[in-house]
Amino acid sequence: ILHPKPAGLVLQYGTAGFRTNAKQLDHIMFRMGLLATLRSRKTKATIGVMVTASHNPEEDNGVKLIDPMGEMLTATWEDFATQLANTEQKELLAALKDIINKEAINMKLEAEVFEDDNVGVFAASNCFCCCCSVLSDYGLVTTPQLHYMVCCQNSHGQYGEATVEGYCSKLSQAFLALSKNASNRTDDQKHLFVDGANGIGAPKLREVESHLKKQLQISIFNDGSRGKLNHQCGADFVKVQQKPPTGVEISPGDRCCSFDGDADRIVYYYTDSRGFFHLLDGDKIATLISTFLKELLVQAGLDLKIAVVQTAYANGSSTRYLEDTMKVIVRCTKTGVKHLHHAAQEFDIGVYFEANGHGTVLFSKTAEEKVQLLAKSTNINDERKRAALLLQNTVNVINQTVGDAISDMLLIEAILAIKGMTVQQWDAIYSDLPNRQLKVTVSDRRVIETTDAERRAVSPAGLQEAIDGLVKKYKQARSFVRPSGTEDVVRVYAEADSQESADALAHEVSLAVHRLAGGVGAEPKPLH
Ligand SMILES: CC(=O)N[C@H]1[C@@H](OP(=O)(O)O)O[C@H](CO)[C@@H](O)[C@@H]1O
Ligand SMILES: [Mg+2]
Repeated sequence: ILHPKPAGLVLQYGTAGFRTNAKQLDHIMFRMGLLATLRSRKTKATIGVMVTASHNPEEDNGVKLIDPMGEMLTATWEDFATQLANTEQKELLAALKDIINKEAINMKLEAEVFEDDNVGVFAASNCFCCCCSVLSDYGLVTTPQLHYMVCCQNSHGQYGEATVEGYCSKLSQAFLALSKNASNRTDDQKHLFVDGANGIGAPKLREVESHLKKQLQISIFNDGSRGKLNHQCGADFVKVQQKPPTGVEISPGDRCCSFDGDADRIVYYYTDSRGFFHLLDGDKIATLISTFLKELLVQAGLDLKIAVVQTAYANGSSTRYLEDTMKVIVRCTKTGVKHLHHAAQEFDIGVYFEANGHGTVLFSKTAEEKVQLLAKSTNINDERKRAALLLQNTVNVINQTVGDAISDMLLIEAILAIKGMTVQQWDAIYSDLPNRQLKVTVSDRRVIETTDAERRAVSPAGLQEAIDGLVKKYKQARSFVRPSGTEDVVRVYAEADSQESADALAHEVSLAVHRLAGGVGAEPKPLH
C-alpha cells in the first residue's frame, strides 16, 4: 500500500489544517489530496492544497485546503478531514464512500486542484495522478498567493489573473497609484528592511519589488540563502520574544518588518536611540489601517460601517484606543483566522488582525460598488475624488482572501508615505501594555475548555477562579489560558502595567494551569 497510516496515530484538522512533524504527515498528504478532489466535485470549483509549516520549525510541516473563494475550508469539511485522517488503512475506502454519500457528490464530474509546489514532493501528488483530471502546479508560492489564485480562478478572472505575475502586477499597480499621493519622499523614507524568515516570502517579495519602480527600496535579510526556516527569525519569533531577529543589521530608527515562513503574517519594529526595541504588531497595524480608512470614508462622504476584529491576544491598549478614541466597532473572536474572517464579513469594511500579524481587510460587495461608483463620478469636488481614488486603490492593493505579508506591507508602506508618518509616529498612536506569552505542557490539553471568545476557562474546576484571584493582585491586568490548536501546549497570556508584573502574572497563572490542569514535568520556573 502507498502512504500507509501509522496504526493508532490520531491527528486533528486544527486552527490551520494538519500541523506536526513532517515524518508523520505522509498519509495525511495523500488523504488530503483525495479530500481536495471530493471538495472540488462538491463545489464544482477549483480547490487549493497548501503544504507549509508556516511559522513552525523546519522539521514540522502542515497541509490545509483552500475553498473556492480563497477562504479557509468550511467547518463541516474540517470534520471530514479529521475523520479521513484518522481512519485505519483498511477502512479508508469506506470512509471516502461515506463522505461521497453524505455530500451527494457526483464522481463523474471533473476535479480541479491548484497546488503549491511543495505538494509535489509529497504524497498528495501521487493521489492527484489517479483522482484528478485537472491539476495545476504553481511552483513554490506563498500561502496567500495560492489563496489569491484560487479566488481568481473561481471568480473567472474578476478578482485578477490566476498567476503569480497577475498577483504581482495587480498589487504593484495599486501601490504605485497610492504612492503618487505621497509628496517628496527621500530615499531614506522609501527604505524598508525585511526579514524573510528564510521562507518563501523573500524570493516572492523580490518578484514584486521588480514592479515597484524604486518607490519602495527593500533590503531583504534571512532570505533563505543560509539559515534555517523560522529559526531565531520571522514574525512569530519577533512577536513572542519581543526582540529583533538574528541576521538583521539594523540601526536606530530603521523601519523593519518580519514575515513568517509562508508569508501570511507580518510585524513591524524598530530600535530607538537608547537601543530599546519597539514592536508594531497586528494590533498596531489594524489601528493604522482602520484610521486611514475611516478618514478616507469621511473625506469621500461615504457612509459605510467599519469594524475591527481582534482576538483575546489583542493588547488591551489597542482595544481601548479603537473603541474610546477612534470610536470604531471592535469585535473579539476565538483564535484562528477563519473566526476573524467570518466576523469581518458582517460589516461593510471589516479590518481583522491577530496580534501576531495575520490579517487583512474585507470589503462587502456594497462597499466595493459604492467606492467604484464614486471613483468614476465626475461631478464631485477634488477632495472627495481624491479620497474615492485612494479607497479604490486601497481595495486593489489588499488581498481579501487571507492575511498576506506582502500585500499588508505594501498597504502599510503606502499609508505611512501618504500620511508622511514615521514608524515612531505610528508607534506613538498608543502605548502597548507590557505583556507575556508562556506555554505549559499538560497531559491532555483538552481538559481546558473556554468561553467568551476564549477569555474565560470553564474547566477544569477552579482554574478561572484562580486566574481571577491572581489578576486582582496587579494593576491594569488581564490574563487568560487556552489550549493551542497547532501545538501540544496550553498557552498563557498576561498583560499588566509593567513588564515585571506581566511576567510575574504569566508565571503565576502558568503554575495554576500546571497544578489544576494536569501539568507534565517540573513546575514552571519564574522568568526572573
Ligand atoms: C497565540 C497565537 O499567535 N496563536 C496562533 C497559533 O494558533 P494556536 O491555536 O494558538 O496554536 O497559530 C495559528 C495558525 O497560524 C494562528 O492563527 C494563531 O493566532
Ligand atoms: Mg503562516
